[in-house]
Amino acid sequence: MPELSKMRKPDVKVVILGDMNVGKTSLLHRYMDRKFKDTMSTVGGAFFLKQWGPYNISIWDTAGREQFHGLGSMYCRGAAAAILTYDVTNWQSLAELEERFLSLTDTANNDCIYAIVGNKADLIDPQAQLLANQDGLTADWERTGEPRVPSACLTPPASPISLSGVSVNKQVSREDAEALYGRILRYKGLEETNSLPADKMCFETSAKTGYNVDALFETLFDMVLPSVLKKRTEREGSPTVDLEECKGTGKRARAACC
Ligand SMILES: Nc1nc2c(ncn2[C@@H]2O[C@H](COP(=O)(O)OP(=O)(O)OP(=O)(O)O)[C@@H](O)[C@H]2O)c(=O)[nH]1
Ligand SMILES: [Mg+2]
Repeated sequence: MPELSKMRKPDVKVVILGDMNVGKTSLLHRYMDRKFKDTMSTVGGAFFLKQWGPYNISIWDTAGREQFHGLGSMYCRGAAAAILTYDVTNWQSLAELEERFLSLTDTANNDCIYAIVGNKADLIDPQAQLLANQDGLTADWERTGEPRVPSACLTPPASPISLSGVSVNKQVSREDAEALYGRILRYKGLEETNSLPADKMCFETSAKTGYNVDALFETLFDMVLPSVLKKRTEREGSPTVDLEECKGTGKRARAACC
């Protein structure tokens, strides 16, 4: 854990939300620690600190369990980006984003950006399975030999594909995720034509293999820079900040977690 006395105040806040077990904490471990680790279901929340060029970004991990729902709005307060995470093999986890988690983002910044992230892509996409099994750690479905099967599925799942000897139906299509993104924009009262496009804001990732994980976080960090600069300008009263200063200079920093 870094020395708290030496930590600078974060310039911007990113929050990760979604149902329990979708892999929020695993995504953060994969990005910050470059590892897929065993996790415990998150209690309350935890934050990681990421240095991105000259800026500090706090990334808040939240608990998906219903009992911690009341804390969600607090974790979203002042967020510049919200990562709404579902499990690609679990249709209900996508539905929960709209039913349970979207309203928590009412406390986020007015210009907050939203990413919809389908995690566990290694279970349905051969490309995302590349690199699997390298850390010698196993995911929940591997321990039991059974993938999680959702109770509800509105769109017919694609044909089963076999990965590592386990047949898994893809339960959530990219189109479902992009349609949700459109509904989020409408909920926020935003025009699609003036907003970031769905195909840029919907990701499929695998915390297990690392597939698309860096792309997710680093795309978002670049997108929140205007928000960082606005905050800095407001705080310091200096209108001249060089946007180029921080482009592509993101260095991997150790995670801070509490
Ligand atoms: N196959 C596979 N399993 C994953 C992936 N990400 C997470 N898991 C597994 O899913 C389970 C839940 O992961 P967590 O990261 O703890 O989930 P969470 O969303 O943080 O859950 P809560 O803290 O309870 O809200 C663990 O058993 C992980 O090993 C992934 O990309 N692929
Ligand atoms: Mg967690």
